[in-house]
Amino acid sequence: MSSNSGSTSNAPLPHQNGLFITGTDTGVGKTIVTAALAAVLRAERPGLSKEVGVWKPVQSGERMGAGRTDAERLVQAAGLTDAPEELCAYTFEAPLAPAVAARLAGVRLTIEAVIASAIPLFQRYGTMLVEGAGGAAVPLTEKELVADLIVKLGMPALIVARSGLGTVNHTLLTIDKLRSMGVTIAGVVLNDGAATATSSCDDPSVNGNAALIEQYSGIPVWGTLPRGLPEHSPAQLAERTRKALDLSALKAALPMAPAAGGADWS
Ligand SMILES: Nc1ncnc2c1ncn2[C@@H]1O[C@H](COP(=O)(O)OP(=O)(O)OP(=O)(O)O)[C@@H](O)[C@H]1O
Ligand SMILES: C[C@H](N)[C@@H](CCCCCC(=O)O)NC(=O)O
Ligand SMILES: [Mg+2]
Repeated sequence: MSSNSGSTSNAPLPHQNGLFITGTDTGVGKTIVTAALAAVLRAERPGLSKEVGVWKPVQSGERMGAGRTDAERLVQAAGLTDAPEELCAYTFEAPLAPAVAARLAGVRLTIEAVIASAIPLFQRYGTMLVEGAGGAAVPLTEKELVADLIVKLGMPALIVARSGLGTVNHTLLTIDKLRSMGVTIAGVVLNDGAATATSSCDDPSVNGNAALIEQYSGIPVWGTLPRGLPEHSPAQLAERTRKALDLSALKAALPMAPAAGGADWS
């Protein structure tokens, strides 16, 4: 899919740029990071706001309609015009791994069907940001993990991780798992606002975790997102993300085609 990954895609999707946002765990902030990156990319190219799309292959834990599913949050926080059902064709209410939530709902998920559900989105957009469910080794179907979907899509991965104590181990293990499967890793984003984050005032590790992850993995840490990010304003979310993260690696991972006026990344 992406020319930036070493993997060979065998997915029946149009060839294009893409980034798969995975994490060290559920609740680490993948949705807010995915929305934030989409908001940044779309703000950089306002004339081509349709160029960057978002896909959540399978979501679990909420019912569509009350604004709490990831697809609904992504639409609002990134300022998308798609219907949430277009962003995610598979929604299961049980707060469980997708494979288990689907089984409970009597649905037999296959990775081929999941990928096929994204064909309209991939035809509509030139660049896709894809948010996984939970961490990379979460069961997606009866046979495959989320990491198998990343491999099939052939996209580079971004790892979202907590900023506090414990994140070095979780992040290095996630990097090892993805590398062992041949996935190219574009970077790591640390998040100080993750649901189970410790207070950064009481946690001296937050000052050194990014450097440790870079030292032991060689993967760039783009920065640390602060807590309190807004999910209701794509413009504010984009501005605060630009201030917090070094987005040069994002731009390298997702080279944008020049706009009609000749403008490329600013
Ligand atoms: N930096 C932040 N600022 C404000 N709220 C945040 C931030 N990071 C995470 N949150 C909140 O923490 C909760 C968990 O984050 P989020 O839903 O993005 O995690 P996730 O990794 O996407 O989880 P899942 O595996 O369910 O997809 C959400 O309520 C989210 O709004
Ligand atoms: C229910 C959660 N919110 C999430 C699935 C997390 C599964 C975690 C399984 C595990 O690691 O043990 N669903 C989702 O991202 O749509
Ligand atoms: Mg999420």
